[in-house]
Amino acid sequence: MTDDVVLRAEHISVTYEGERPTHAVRDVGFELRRGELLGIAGESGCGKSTLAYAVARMLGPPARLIGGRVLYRDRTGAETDLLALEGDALRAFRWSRLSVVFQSAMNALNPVTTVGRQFDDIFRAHRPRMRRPERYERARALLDMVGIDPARVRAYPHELSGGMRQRVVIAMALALEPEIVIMDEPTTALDVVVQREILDEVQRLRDDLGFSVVFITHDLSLLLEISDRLAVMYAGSIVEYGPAERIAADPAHPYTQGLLRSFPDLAGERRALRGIPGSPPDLRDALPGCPFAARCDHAFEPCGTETPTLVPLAPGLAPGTSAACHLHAVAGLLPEGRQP
Ligand SMILES: Nc1ncnc2c1ncn2[C@@H]1O[C@H](COP(=O)(O)OP(=O)(O)OP(=O)(O)O)[C@@H](O)[C@H]1O
Repeated sequence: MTDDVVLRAEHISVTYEGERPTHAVRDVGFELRRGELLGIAGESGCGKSTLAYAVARMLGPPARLIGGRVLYRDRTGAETDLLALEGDALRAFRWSRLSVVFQSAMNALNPVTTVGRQFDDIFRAHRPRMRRPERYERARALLDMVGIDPARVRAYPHELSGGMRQRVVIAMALALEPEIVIMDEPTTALDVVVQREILDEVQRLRDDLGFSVVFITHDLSLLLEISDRLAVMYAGSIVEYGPAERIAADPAHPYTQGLLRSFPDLAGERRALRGIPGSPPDLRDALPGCPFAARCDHAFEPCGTETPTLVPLAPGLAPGTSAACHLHAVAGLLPEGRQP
């Protein structure tokens, strides 16, 4: 793992058990660098949340982690395998080093206790030496940091708007200054203006505090705007991975190309929205070949039978980008500078 990587997931596979098991995440790997925002995009049901929960060690039955490793690297270079952590060590890791903000987190605040009390619970559990006045001051400072009047420390969740509650949840996730924050559709339930305000806040906090973010949403245009790098998932696998700017300008995988055509232009240019015809495959089935082949305009002979692996694109085409597509496997064999 290079110096700037804080988290590295390798070969993660997750299955939801049942009469016909769902293979929701299929041999996925990614790296998260210090201070970066890594976006994970893909249609509903492609395995984004399952991947995030696997990395955060938050899966429960019927989900089963079939295999893989998740390595965390601290500032001294020491590595920890998250999948080997248990009990107190795992709980401590989850708040202090890595925290998670869910889509519905704002509804998970305890309705019968004040916001301040809920911060207090975090500090009492994880910072037992902190005294009461210090805990109180820290809760006020955290509220202030996410743009909420510190006096609201005495408020009950129902006295706050949805946007404010989501800000409280983000402040809680940052309470112990984690190095990694996983955000799963953190603003989807909010109206667009509030969404924008909160995203700006997250960007600012990341710049100030230096944490890394894994940001999950089906909203690709949003991700292209806020991500440093992007992983595009399809049917449980990452099909394209690289710098967000590069993917926006020159998507390599036909699925990414289709997704981009499904959204309005970022610059606001109006153009016809064209979705991708067909629907994703059933993840309960074995998927021989490329899982996108049936919907792909470019499918050719190997796509129906050989599963493409995520490989770096040919040198000179797109530095730092990988794609799982036979078109590019062919391109990789071409002399430098030649397009497929
Ligand atoms: N508790 C569960 N039991 C069985 N199957 C599940 C369960 N949760 C999710 N799945 C299945 O796992 C697959 C991946 O779901 P997941 O929620 O990870 O996708 P997602 O990309 O995050 O979608 P969304 O944006 O809708 O949350 C889907 O086929 C889904 O139906």
